[in-house]
Amino acid sequence: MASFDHARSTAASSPALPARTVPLQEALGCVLAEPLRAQLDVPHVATSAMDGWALAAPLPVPDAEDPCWRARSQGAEGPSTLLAPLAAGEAVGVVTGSPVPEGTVSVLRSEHARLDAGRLSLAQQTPDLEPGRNIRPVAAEAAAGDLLLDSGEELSAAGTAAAAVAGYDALRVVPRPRVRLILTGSEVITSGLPGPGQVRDVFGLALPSMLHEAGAQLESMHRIDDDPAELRRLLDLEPAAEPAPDLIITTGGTAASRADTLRPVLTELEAEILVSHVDMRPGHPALFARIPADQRPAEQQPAEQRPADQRHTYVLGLPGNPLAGFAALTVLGLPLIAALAARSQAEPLWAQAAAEISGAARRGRGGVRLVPARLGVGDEEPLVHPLEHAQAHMMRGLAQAEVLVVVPAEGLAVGDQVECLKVPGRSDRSSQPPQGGPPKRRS
Ligand SMILES: Nc1nc2c(c(=O)[nH]1)N[C@H]1C(S)=C(S)[C@@H](COP(=O)(O)OP(=O)(O)OC[C@H]3O[C@@H](n4cnc5c(N)ncnc54)[C@H](O)[C@@H]3O)O[C@H]1N2
Ligand code: MOO
Repeated sequence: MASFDHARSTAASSPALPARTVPLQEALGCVLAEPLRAQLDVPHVATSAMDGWALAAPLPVPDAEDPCWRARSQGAEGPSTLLAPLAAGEAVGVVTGSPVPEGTVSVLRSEHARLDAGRLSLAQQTPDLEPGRNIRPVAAEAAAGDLLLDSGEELSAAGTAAAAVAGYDALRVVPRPRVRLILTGSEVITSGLPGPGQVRDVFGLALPSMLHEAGAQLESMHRIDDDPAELRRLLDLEPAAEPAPDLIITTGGTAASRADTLRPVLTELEAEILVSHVDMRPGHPALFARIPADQRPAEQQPAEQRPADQRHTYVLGLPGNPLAGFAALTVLGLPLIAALAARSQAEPLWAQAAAEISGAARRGRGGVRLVPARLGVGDEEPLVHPLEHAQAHMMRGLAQAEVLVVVPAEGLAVGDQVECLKVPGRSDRSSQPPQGGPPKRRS
């Protein structure tokens, strides 16, 4: 039996996956393995910042108070139109994003211009004659080679968009760990009202989005009976026709009954057990192991394989009891995925107990209790309000919870400071109404 802290730190200290070059759309949420530098000047040509007129120097007219230009009859149809150079005293219509023609001094926005029989003049006083006005200069955002994001940074959605602007089609990143999900249980059904001997599945709906949020990529999901042969077929990675998953997550079958198949199959496969049972409730039968990802000789393995010392597939066994399974995912799965993906580990969240919460010692046991709770506003730290319906086989408390409180064996008194783990798959926005209710609308 591993202590809670040891189990967590074992998962969190797993080595990161080797870097790979992946298409831009797959790089979202990944950690950059090399600096992101602009591959060209951004913008790479000078463009107009307004719909209006690219102006050369105005025509010489006797009355200097009233400059005017010869308007070219054909202007830009859109930002893809390339315009011929401007002659002296000429103006040509442009749109926002148009490359400005050679000879442009500034761009006059359309609402400040007056066009009369091919003659363009000013409709009002305007700053738009100042040289360079309303022109986006070359390299204003970045010169070719400029550092946009450094190695080690996590690529946000906006980050992938910036990489596209900077000319990339693919990026070198620490990839998302590929996860094979195996849901066991002959009693598990996926729709309708369960009869006796049946339960509705809790994991197949929730785990994919939790895993994606945590930084993993779901490779495949399988539902199997409590059948050791089926489980073995999905866990046995040899011979690997395709790249082995980085992580296999199973649900159910972690205990020791006749129907529980995970441990015997892992023993058959000579898996290395890293954590077997964790001193926490719920979730104590959780299991963490690794098996060689590819046992073929190195020369027979696909070219893009990992170095010999990292050829492992990790196995995370989540207990079948619903709250126990999600608790084990939170405690072991999220730190493991962050470590494999080279993401930073979640910052610990501290809060104060708003109520007394009993610990495992009350029942004559050691270890921590994980209690679903909601967060409220406190003087200095958030307050945690424990929820009911929080036994290992239940979902009701977790459905309302923002966090799992890590309750030490001796329990918590009101005001005690305690670590909380964010419930995966929940946004940070609290759904509690602001104090005093929603703001009143002025009539
Ligand atoms: N004699 C003992 N019995 C049990 C022990 C023990 O130490 N000795 N530990 C208990 C604890 S604690 C837990 S947690 C569970 C672990 O169970 P398993 O991981 O082996 O899971 P199963 O037996 O397959 O299922 C347990 C429970 O969960 C339900 N389940 C399974 N999959 C799903 C699913 N996809 N959706 C909804 N519910 C699911 C299943 O029907 C069972 O009710 O073992 C205790 N027993
Ligand atoms: O560990 Mo079990 O998870 O208490 O139900």
